[in-house]
Amino acid sequence: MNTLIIRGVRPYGEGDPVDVLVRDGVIAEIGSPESGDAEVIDGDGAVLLPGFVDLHTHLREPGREDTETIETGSRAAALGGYTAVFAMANTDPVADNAVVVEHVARRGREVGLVDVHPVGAVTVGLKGEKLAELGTMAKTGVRVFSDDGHCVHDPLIMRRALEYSKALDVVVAQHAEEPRLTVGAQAHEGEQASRLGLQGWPAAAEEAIVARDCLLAKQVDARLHVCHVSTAGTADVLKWAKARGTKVSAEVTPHHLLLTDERLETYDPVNKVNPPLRTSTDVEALRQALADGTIDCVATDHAPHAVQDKDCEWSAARPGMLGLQTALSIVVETMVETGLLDWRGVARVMSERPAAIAGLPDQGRPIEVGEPANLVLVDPGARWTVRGAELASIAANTPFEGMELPGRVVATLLRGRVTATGGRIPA
Ligand SMILES: NC(=O)N[C@@H](CC(=O)O)C(=O)O
Ligand SMILES: [Zn+2]
Ligand SMILES: [Zn+2]
Repeated sequence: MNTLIIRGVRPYGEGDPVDVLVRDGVIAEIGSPESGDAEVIDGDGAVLLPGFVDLHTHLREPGREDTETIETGSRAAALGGYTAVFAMANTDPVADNAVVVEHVARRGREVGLVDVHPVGAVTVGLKGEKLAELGTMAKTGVRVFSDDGHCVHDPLIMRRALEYSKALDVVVAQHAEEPRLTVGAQAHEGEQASRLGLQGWPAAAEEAIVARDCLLAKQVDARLHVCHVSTAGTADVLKWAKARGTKVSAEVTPHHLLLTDERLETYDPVNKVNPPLRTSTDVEALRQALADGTIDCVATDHAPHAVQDKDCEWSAARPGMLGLQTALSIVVETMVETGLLDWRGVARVMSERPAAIAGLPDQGRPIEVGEPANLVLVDPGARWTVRGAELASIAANTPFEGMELPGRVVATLLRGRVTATGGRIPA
């Protein structure tokens, strides 16, 4: 029998510190259990939360193992407090068939640091032309389908995908970007883009697709998930759609909760991302929408890129930024320290809601006796300085380089096994 005791932690940051006994991967006792010969983790008053679940991670394997592998991405995830991640399908080859998704799942299990759930592509080769074999992939256990990186822009194909997803009891996650409105787009369409001479990416290109997809999802009574919401207008559309009973959920990234297009001043492509960084009005609306549940959860859109794809002129650089190891701290900075969320709220947006959206039965569970010990310990008082080179990812493209951020992951447990502690992966 494998037992472990976490001493002096505060579940959801509430009440006096308690000890938590974990036996065989399950929470066995909460209070002041006998430790016996159990392995001890000193909680030191840390906040205890359910392990985080990321609905939107790019692990780059297969195809771009020079920037991230399932192993290095899993390490970053564990260090960031995650116990489950969804690996996006825009790999090379694309995860649009059972062979690729099964490879990703198997490799994730071999590494064993975080539950790696492959996302299946909606269309063959992410081309938006022909539906992929959703049923075959669903049979292997795929729960989420997405062409992320590309929008499923053809309304008929999107409608068919939603119909199939309903029959298969899976969810389609849409990268909402009307392609005709974003030809050559480089930055949020607005004053800053004009000043810098960058082609604009209008808010309406996102909002129009979200509105359309909400209408389609309502019509066919399917679930829809909206990736990386970036505008105040999208939050309005979601509020309207939810009020009329649409089964829609949505995520926001940490970077869209903190950064604005003012960062583009330097033309440093580390700030280039899709959808682009928007305005402070959008940032404020996204924070409010996350706090009031209009936006369900935080997802990282962790997007590693090689130096040569980032340290180049703006228009040639690839969009995307790292996120797994900084997500919690950005949420603490933007949502907890501003009083918009308490720790229960953090558990909701980083663990419970994403687990429910993806239909994971053993993640995002309450911290109670008999529940699986997928847990994260957070030191709310700690501050640390982000250094891309020190992150576990192979790539180092963090926009938070040099920033001092609040909140640190002290330890992560996956089914009672320590997958990260003190900023390290146990040997
Ligand atoms: N977010 C990004 O800017 N890039 C993502 C694709 C995506 O999420 O659309 C990537 O794969 O690099
Ligand atoms: Zn995307
Ligand atoms: Zn993405």
